[in-house]
Amino acid sequence: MDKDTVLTHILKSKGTSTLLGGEAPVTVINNNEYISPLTCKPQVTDRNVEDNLPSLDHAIHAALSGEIKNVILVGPEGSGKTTALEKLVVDWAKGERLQNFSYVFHFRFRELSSLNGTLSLETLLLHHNGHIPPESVPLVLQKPEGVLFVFDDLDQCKQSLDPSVHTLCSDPSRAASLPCLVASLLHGSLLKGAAFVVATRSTGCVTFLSGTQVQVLGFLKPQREAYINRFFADPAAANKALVHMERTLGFYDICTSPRFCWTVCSMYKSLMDAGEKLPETLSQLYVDILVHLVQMLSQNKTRNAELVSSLGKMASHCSLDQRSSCTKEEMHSFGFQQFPTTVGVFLQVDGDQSDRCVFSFYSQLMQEFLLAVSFFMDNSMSEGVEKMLEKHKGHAKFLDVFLSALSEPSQRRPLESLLGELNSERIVDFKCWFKGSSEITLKGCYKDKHHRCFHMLHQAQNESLVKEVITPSARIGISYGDLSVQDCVALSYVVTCLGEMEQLNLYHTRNLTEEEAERLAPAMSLSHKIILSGSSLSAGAVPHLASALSRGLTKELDLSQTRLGDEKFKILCAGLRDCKLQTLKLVVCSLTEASCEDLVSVLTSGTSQLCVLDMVFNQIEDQGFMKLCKALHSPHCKLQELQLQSCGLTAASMEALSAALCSGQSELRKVNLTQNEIGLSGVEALCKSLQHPLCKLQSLNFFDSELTGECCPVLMAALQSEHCSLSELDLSVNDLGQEGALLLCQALSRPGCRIEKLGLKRCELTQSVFKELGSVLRSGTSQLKSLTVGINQVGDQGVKHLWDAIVHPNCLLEELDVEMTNLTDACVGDLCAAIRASKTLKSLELRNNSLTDASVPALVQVMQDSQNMLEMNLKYNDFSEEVFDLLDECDKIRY
Ligand SMILES: Nc1ncnc2c1ncn2[C@@H]1O[C@H](COP(=O)(O)OP(=O)(O)OP(=O)(O)O)[C@@H](O)[C@H]1O
Repeated sequence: MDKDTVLTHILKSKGTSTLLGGEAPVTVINNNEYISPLTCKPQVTDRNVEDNLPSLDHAIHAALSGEIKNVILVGPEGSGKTTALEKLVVDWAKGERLQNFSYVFHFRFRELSSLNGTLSLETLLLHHNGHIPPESVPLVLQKPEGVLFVFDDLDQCKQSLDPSVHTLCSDPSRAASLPCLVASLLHGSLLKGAAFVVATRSTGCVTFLSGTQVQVLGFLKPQREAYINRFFADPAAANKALVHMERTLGFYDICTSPRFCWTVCSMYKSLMDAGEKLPETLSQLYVDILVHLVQMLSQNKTRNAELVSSLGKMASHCSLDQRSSCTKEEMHSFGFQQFPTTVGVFLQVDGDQSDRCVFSFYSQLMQEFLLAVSFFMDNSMSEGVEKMLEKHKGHAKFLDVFLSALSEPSQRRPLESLLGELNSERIVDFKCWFKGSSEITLKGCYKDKHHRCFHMLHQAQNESLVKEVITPSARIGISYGDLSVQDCVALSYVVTCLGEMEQLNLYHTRNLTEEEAERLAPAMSLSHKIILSGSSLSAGAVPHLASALSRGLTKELDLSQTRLGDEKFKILCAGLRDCKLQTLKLVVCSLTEASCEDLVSVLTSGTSQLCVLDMVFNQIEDQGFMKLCKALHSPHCKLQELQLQSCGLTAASMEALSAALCSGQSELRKVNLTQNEIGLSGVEALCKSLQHPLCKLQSLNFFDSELTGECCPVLMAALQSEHCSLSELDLSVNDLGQEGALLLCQALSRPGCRIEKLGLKRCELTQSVFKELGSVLRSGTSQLKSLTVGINQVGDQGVKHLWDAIVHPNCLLEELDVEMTNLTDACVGDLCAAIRASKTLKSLELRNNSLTDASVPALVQVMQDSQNMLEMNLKYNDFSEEVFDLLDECDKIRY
């Protein structure tokens, strides 16, 4: 085979370039404009993993060097399959690649499909490839390992290539139908050992083929940049086009298509040359394209309208029948008159000029756009918008957003000047439907439906429409985790129009990428609360979150369970210094001492508004916490609440906290030290500060902090101090024992003691302690409103002291937790009497006790009668199913 003949043949063939079809592949190659598209790594499906994706050419060559030399290229329309195959053949013919093949035969099904009847392999090679002299055919047949077949557009083959539907042939001189011939080649009954590269749009027609499947991904941003730089000779124009395309379109999958890139660049160039504005949305781009194409034909309005209406009919037919092409006969039925001059501008025409040529849309998007335009041109009012959308559901992804754009006068105006006015009744019908259905959608909680509505608003580009559609009843911002970049863009548009949003809940976003965060930043800065708990943030996303916060309105940020780590937190802190954030939740963020330095600089910045900091389950340890305490000495630090559960703290850092509390600068009101090994010396240090006149601490939580009865005298002294402002104290899950607890009770009875909320759950308390607590409640000086004394095994007799106290008019108790205190039915009389007598009690926690069915009627009755009681929890008692109906009668009871 003479490679030069092949090369000359390919490079001489002109090929036509059209706005929608793209620049002819041969021109791309001739002009050195070829940019290798990307392919997915076999196991990679996540579009976020863009680094180091292999080039398509490399993947094809690697596969052809393997054991089984069958390569199946699969990619959507315009993704660059044909161009890549043509480049492959050119490279071979130039002697640059694949030199292990002596013969390369390249066929396109678009061209072959008009072949009717039968033919042999020999005829196919000689007459339909044409680059091989007859005397070489035997050589080809003798050495199949040296032969490569390239079959393009497999999806255009009318008949299946499934071997089971053909009688495969093995004789190269025997005539068979084209599909049978190709199936015989692909399945190795003919010319066994030859290599193949086949290309197709969908995987449907290659399921039965074995070989290496290569997915054509097309162009990502770096390839688009290279493409645009080559397209525009002027670097400034290239940069303008690139920035504009990435901002307004880069988030659509269609941008990976080289054909789409060509269309966009050509359109931009034409608009820039004419000094016109570039389109802001996908719909505006298609309006510009349609205007451009219609103007090219220089027809009058009536002819233009007829043409677009015929194209609309064809679009509807292709969408409903799931067909990619139409025959000439069908085209006549849509009202087309001229072939192919007019239609060639819009459609791909394959086959010869005889009646056998077929017509198809270059792109699904254009098909959908024409469908939308023609819907608004139709005066018959035969069907409403809802019905029409229902009919095309699943086949037309952008139809509703195009309709939404075209329903806006400013968006459709350029088209109307060429086609005449669109049907106003249809537009009103659409608007009515859109508003009504959006109202229902936005009251619901299906995030996909919310986003659909936002996309439609985004395309309409009408701020007052956004405000009209998003009424106060809309539940926007709910569970929006795992948004696509497109969704982020539409949401940001909508929120920007609204000016603010109560809450942006992105809970459980699996990987917030840099691009998503960048697109979401406007919505973030306008949200009062951002929830990112359970999410994973890429390193590139954090600076965008930081800058959104620093400009924004956000008062609360929840980053719990994100395992952010010190490095990313450092970046975030840049945005925390000057923002409106008041609450920052960092539960389980894998932060260490290293982050405390950054936090100090935020807290002391003078501009930080942070008053609640939740550091639960981060191992900042004493060293980190001591650093944090330095911030509390600063007059700029506004911190009022510190949650420090399980932060690896010990007594060693409590001195530092105590010093800060006494400094007179600290605004701290609430400190939670749950599950840290505070011990006696830690309590001593803190109790010192509680007695200091400048200490403002009101709530202290020592839950499970390794305290023993030895701490109680120290605590007693603090509580008895006139300066102590503590109103909440939790000592639960510490072995205080009877003696220690009795000392505490003494302190609680002191007139002036401000404790309102006390936690003594699982503190080894005895009946005597309950008796003492009862007298505290009756004392008339105690302010106790909430008492948690569950998981102390005192039984009915012990808790009776509390029931009796509640009956007393001095008792102010509102909440009592006696979970798992061994209560039985015997207590129910006193319990009910207490509820009936109390004017304050609201909530009773009775979980995990031994109450039985016998108690239920009285408990239900007393809860129904009580005005004060709001809640009684009876879970995990000994009830049978028989009383469930009765319990259901009172909705204040949980069981
Ligand atoms: N690698 C490339 N470099 C530059 N331009 C390209 C490249 N690949 C494709 N193009 C442009 O995109 C257009 C469409 O590409 P091509 O025809 O190869 O896609 P395809 O995947 O074969 O599409 P279809 O499935 O619709 O046949 C080409 O005409 C060309 O203008």
